[in-house]
Amino acid sequence: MVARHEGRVVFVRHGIPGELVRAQLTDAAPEAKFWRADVVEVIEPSPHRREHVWKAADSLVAHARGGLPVGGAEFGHIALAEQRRLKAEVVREQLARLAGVDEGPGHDVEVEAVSLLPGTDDDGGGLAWRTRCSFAVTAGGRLAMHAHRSDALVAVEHMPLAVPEINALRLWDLDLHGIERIEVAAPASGTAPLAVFTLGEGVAPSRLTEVLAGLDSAVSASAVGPGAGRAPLTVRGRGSVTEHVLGHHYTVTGDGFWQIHRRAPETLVGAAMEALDGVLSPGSQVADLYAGAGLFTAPLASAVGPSGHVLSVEGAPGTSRDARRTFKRQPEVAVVQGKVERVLRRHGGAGAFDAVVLDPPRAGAGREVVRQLIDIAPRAVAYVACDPASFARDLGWFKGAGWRLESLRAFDLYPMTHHVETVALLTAPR
Ligand SMILES: C[S@@+](CC[C@H](N)C(=O)[O-])C[C@H]1O[C@@H](n2cnc3c(N)ncnc32)[C@H](O)[C@@H]1O
Repeated sequence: MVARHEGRVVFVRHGIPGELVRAQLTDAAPEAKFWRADVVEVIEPSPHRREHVWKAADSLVAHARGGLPVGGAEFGHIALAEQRRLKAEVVREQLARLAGVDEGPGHDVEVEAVSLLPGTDDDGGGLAWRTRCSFAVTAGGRLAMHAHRSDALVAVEHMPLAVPEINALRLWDLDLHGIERIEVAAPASGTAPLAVFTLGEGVAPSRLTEVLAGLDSAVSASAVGPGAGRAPLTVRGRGSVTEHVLGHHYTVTGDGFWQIHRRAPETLVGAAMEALDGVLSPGSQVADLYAGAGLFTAPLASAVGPSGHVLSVEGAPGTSRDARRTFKRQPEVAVVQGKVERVLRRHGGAGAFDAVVLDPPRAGAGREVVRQLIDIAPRAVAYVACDPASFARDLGWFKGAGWRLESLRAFDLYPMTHHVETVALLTAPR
């Protein structure tokens, strides 16, 4: 939320537009262009205010106790329908301001709820959707998470945004001395999770054996860190999980990228493939840029068939290795590890692709990649974005070169947070 104080913009977390609140500055360097603050008291509440879904993330409770709320659920005090309305407003505003979209697709966007199970409309009230969680450990060896933009650690127990399989591990019951971080991946299929433990400086991998004694034996475990090497070392069970999406199977190692919401993979694949329907056909040449473990690569390969070709480009070596494993028996797929902008210089001459799936991180694709795609001139780009501002900026550049925004959908794949995911179809000028 945005407030102004003596002409300076103050970004205020844990408020709701229209409320009168008392806020405490959390980031307020005298010369800074803007400050940050947390709501610590609500004087005139919004009708959309509700009891926070997670006490550890409740700013009012945390500040009353002299502490900070954990990050990751900064919309947990807002009724779910209002969260979605606010996110739609943000998407519309960014598109208007940064891409000049003031009618048609994007302008009339609604943020769609995503159910927890296919074929139902039960969205779990915005809870129980995270299949990936990242935890820290307090100096006292307890499970913790970070406060927003802070080194401060807050001990946590039950994490209501996580799928039940993660909470069932009861990591908060473990003595975690010697461990620095834990990344947990719980496959959406409900099969046993994988936990990756980062060991502290000078801690022997044998310390993990003691920790694992308190963890369900079905759970796989890997170790990283000074005592265990940089690539995860499998200590128990498997070093990867298998994800199933619309008939495709993917291998994902514990530290590899995978979409977080349990139904994000099929939701995004469904929307991107629907957008590209009519553009893809057997024999098409396509690119999956910022491909991760190949979520979109697999359905693209099915659509273009053995006579077509999919270039799947991912920067992170471990995640790209996951993709290479998944597609090793598909000659129509080329998995290339490297920065998109560099790979396109080698593989992306004019007309190189009929269609592209573009799914960059929050910073967006950026000017260089957009310029390269404008030169390559595929018929269509399905742009999957997790940040409406960087997407709108990139869209502005495409539009400046005569491209059109044909469709845009937005999905609530991060309930209880301000994040929103969009899938847009852009087409090149003819
Ligand atoms: C939003 S994720 C999407 C991954 C995948 N499409 C999926 O949905 O599972 C963005 C991915 O881009 C990768 N990445 C970030 N910057 C990159 C760059 N400059 N070149 C190539 N990959 C990059 C990240 O490692 C990450 O896997």
